[in-house]
Amino acid sequence: MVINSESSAHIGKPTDHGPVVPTTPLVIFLQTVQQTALQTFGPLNFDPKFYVDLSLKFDLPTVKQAFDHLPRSENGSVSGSDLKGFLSKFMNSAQEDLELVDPVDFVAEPDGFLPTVVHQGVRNWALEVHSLWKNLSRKVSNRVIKNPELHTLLPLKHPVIIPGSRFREVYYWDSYWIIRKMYETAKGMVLNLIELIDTYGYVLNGARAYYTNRSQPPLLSSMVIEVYKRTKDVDLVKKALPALIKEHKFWNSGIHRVTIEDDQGSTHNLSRYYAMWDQPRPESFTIDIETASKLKNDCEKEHLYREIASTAETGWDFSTRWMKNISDLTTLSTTTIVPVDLNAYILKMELDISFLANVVGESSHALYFARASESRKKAMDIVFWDEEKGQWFDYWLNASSKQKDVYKWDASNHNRDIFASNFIPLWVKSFSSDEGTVNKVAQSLESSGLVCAAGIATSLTNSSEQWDFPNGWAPIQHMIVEGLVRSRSKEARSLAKDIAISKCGEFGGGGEYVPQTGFGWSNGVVLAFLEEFGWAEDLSPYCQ
Ligand SMILES: OC[C@H]1O[C@H](O[C@H]2O[C@H](CO)[C@@H](O)[C@H](O)[C@H]2O)[C@H](O)[C@@H](O)[C@@H]1O
Repeated sequence: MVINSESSAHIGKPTDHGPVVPTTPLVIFLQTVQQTALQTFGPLNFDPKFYVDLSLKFDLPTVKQAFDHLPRSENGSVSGSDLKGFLSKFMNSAQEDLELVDPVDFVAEPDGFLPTVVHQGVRNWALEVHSLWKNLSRKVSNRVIKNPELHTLLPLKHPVIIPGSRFREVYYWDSYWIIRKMYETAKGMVLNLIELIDTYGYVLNGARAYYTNRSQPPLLSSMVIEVYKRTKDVDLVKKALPALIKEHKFWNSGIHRVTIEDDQGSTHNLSRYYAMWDQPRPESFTIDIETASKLKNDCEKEHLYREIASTAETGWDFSTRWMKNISDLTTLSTTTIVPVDLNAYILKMELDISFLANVVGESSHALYFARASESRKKAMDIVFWDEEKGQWFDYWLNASSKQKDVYKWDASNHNRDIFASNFIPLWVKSFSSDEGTVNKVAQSLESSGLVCAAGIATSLTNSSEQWDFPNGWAPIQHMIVEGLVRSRSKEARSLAKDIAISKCGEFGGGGEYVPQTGFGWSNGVVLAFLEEFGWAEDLSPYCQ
């Protein structure tokens, strides 16, 4: 449910009147436990998410009463032993909400696994990576299904693959890379995401009660296409289509839609990230309060909290890409940016919906979305593309160029900094089928400084933010490589191979990164490179 909804936001001003999706009483209570825990245990090794992932052993009023009656010192703090006693008596650990389960379609060495690879080191390493799917496979426990009100974990019906580590639940865009294996499991994950759209109107950032106020990069249509191509499951397409159309509407209406007028007076609709939240993120409550503490008033804080949550929606939390002043996180301005990658994903969604509608004979939908994709491609050419640089640049919305709800386009609003996202449109056929564009973009990528020993870097800025990763391995590089390799350009294909091999070799083949973290993204990306493009044998120098 959306309250306080407005059709447009106050761009760039430190006021905030955008929509807010209310959270649950359980999340609010767990935030209080999180704050108390920080006060009691101190900041060393403190993970705020741990506390909002706990579940209750009794109903909320009972647990809350016990918490409120804990002895407190004058400054309100609780002793370590009292808090530990409370947690063990009234809370279950986060791990207990999910059970380890063998994926139904997991086989230790699938038939035809890397058929052309003879090098034993490569095979061993690839099998080790493949085996990680088993460690990351979970099903929601019956306790959550029976008493969902005691858990922040959402009761998804089908087994899931989780990213791993502190990310114990399913995530939207991580699932895209995960899903490119084991198609029975993949179908279940797609059905879970469809159910989220049926319930909330969009796919949530992740399957937790505290993620209901935002989405993540929209890749569900790509997942449906991947599963359909392998299984020819028309029933799945029939279920997915209405959900995808609903999701398309979510990204193309209200706060997510932006209209830009070009030099010729034509208007173009594009999309932006915009979370429906103006408070600290529950999973990072104490951190966000600290970040906002230097701001003057509640109005400015609410504005920052919305920008923080909107940045989480981008999947790139956090990066200088979204900051006005790259050394100050409080200058995050994600809602005033029209992002290249988001619009490339939605363009791909439009092409996918058109294809899927044809599969089930819905020709009017097929035509509508084919036309929508043409309009978006044109909008991206006009708003983002820089012919001289051979890149697509994010576009900053400038409040002074806004009349009614339309922004006048101006080249000076391009963010000309180099990010991996500037090359993401290559992933979409509308761009990768044009050899001239591919050659230009491939050259631009090669000389951009982003291509490193361990693959494509996320940005060139060495900030302390997670997504400014200047040493290679942007998770999204898979899409860029895929775009290059699927093009007709020989040079682009050869660049793609160099990037993939060095990336897998330095990070994966070295045996370090992937097996140590078991992180879903790495598995999916690495195996996709190995299997789809037939490059695994080239990893042999790294796998002695
Ligand atoms: O805990 C803070 C944030 O964590 C998530 O973001 C990061 O992990 C996700 C799971 O792998 C990944 O999808 C995202 O790109 C990462 O930046 C979460 O998505 C955020 O909403 C959350 O605030």
